[in-house]
Amino acid sequence: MADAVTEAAAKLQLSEPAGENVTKLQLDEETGEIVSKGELKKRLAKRAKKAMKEKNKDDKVAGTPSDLLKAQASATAKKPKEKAEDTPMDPDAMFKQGFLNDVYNERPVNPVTTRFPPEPNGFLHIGHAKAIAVNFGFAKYHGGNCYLRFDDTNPEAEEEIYFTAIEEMVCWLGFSPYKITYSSDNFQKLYDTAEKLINLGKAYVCHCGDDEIKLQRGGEKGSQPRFRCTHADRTVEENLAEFRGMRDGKYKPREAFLRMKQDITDGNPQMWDLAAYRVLDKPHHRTGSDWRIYPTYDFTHCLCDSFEGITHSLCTTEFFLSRVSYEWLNKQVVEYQPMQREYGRLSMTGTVLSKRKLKELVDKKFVRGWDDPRLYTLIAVKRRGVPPGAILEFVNELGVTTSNSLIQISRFEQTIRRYLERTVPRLMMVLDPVPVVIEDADEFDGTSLTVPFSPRNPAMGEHTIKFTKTVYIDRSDFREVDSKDYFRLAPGKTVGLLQAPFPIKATSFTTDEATGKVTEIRAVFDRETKKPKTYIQWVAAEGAGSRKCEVRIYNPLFLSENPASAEGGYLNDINPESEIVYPNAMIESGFDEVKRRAPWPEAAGEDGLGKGGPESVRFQAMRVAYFALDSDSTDDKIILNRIVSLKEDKEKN
Ligand SMILES: Nc1ncnc2c1ncn2[C@@H]1O[C@H](COP(=O)(O)OP(=O)(O)OP(=O)(O)O)[C@@H](O)[C@H]1O
Ligand SMILES: NC(=O)CC[C@H](N)C(=O)O
Repeated sequence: MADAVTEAAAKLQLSEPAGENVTKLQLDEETGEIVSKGELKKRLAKRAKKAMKEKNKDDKVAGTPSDLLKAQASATAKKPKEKAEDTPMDPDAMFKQGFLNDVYNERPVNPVTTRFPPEPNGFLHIGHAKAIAVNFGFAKYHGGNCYLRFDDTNPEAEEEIYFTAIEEMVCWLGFSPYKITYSSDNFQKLYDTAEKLINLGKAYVCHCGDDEIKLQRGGEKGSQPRFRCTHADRTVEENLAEFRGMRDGKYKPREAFLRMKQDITDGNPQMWDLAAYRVLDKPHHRTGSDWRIYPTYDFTHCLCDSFEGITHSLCTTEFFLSRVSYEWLNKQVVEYQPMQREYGRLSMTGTVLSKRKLKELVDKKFVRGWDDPRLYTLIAVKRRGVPPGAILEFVNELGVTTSNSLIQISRFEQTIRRYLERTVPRLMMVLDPVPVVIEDADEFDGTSLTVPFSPRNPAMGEHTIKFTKTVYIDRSDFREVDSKDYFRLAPGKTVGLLQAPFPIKATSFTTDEATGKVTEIRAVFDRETKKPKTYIQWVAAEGAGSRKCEVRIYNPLFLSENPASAEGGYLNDINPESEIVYPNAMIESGFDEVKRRAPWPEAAGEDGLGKGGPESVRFQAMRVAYFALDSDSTDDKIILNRIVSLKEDKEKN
């Protein structure tokens, strides 16, 4: 954990303490420690037997509190370093080239009108973020509009709570629906269109059961010749009467359904006289018991696309074969012809996204709820603190093609990490605090230190923290017995405290008799050592504005990359360390300002000061990880979620 030192923390010179020597902190990639440049140089030289070229800066250690402040100021004023990853990729890249550009060029109309058509039968997941980015983004890029259309034609599966949750996620990702519509708004129009299809001799009421239909479609493995049932021979009048009978309650579910008369001999199963309407004995959440019959997806979607003037109907590749029936039906009954094109789905390995599995995890209390930060529903990803902009960047980076993307969680986290590195402030926090009494620090007790929120981005501003004679460091940064290869605090050993006037040297420590754990460390300033090998973070005493907090460290929920096929099933694959709670962590006083100034960063879906939820209070805890405030927090209790570690999965102890 404490060794979860990151590239980020090292690159960022917020870690620069007042003195000159500490302006040269670097990440030792091999050990994960933040060490001085000199130390790193030595280590690299030793390891690689090569001298490293490094520029030596020779600042002086500030001796008094006021020198300290000056040194802080000059450190803040330093020119920020340019790094390749500072530059985000063009957010419109996915529309400018490749598949989506080709789709536009097939129909280069103005205005572009798209739709995002979720069925309100569950919470959206990370895959849907791609669908949102594609549909809303495509319209936005071309100066057009995107509908949020609830595809609510199956009252058996749909529930009210999902409508609000879905709309919230679209807005959180920074998009504004042109209009919010419901397929059910068109129930009458769809019904009339079905009668029109019957009148054209292109639909018939059928009473066959599943087995009969299977036989008609070629039987097992399609080995038999395909054929139509006798119901297909009904006259238009008969069909109209039967269809109205279906509508008026003559039939129970499964006793009759309206089939489109397509081409049973076609090679495409989507043309084998698909169902258009079925009887369902369930009131609809919007139309109540007005209807006993409901249109199918195959009947509804293409027609609603036409009614809404959709120019590009973008959906995932499993609908590729449906394109034929989509075009067939529209051609029979409507004037305006929308165009369907299909892109690859986005899926994640190492997790489960199916509603049934997620429900089981929630019901059996393996997780805190549908928004548990270990899940990949969008409400969960949001609660964890992942910024909406990072999700869009992720989709954009992957690009859009006709291939499905199966992505590892670590790849997603890499994008989040890069995004956070350039957009959130830095603070000091310790997960498992141990007090260090610096015996000769009286003159500095209560001194204010001005610290930049980001050494690379002065626009983030700065804040003030207090230095106190007793500071808290992380338990893992102290060893009772020193060793040569250990570079943090130990009896007789010196370590740098980020931002502090001098390094400290441990002189003694006490332990708890019952547990054997260290209860207090005593130390003195080491005014001689100008260049300590390593710097660690610390937090001032509570009276100086530091706060206690609960920290929840999240690791993957599953042990394997493919939990669904794990031995004994996915519930058997749960990682016992997927959530580690530190109940007594401490955070520096700068947290209050970070909270007040949230959202970090300001983004379309969280625009305006204070408009984001608790999860928009994001920061990097130096040498620890990136964190966000959890929705369980109260005014009195700070609860923080780890969004991502500072480095990819290389935490060491
Ligand atoms: N994994 C995914 N990647 C990209 N787009 C997706 C993904 N899952 C669904 N979509 C798209 O999102 C839109 C709304 O999806 P809807 O909720 O109806 O989908 P679904 O396929 O039922 O999702 P689920 O994965 O929950 O079963 C559709 O256009 C669908 O193609
Ligand atoms: N054409 C589409 O995008 C499909 C949307 C539809 N709600 C579904 O079942 O996934």
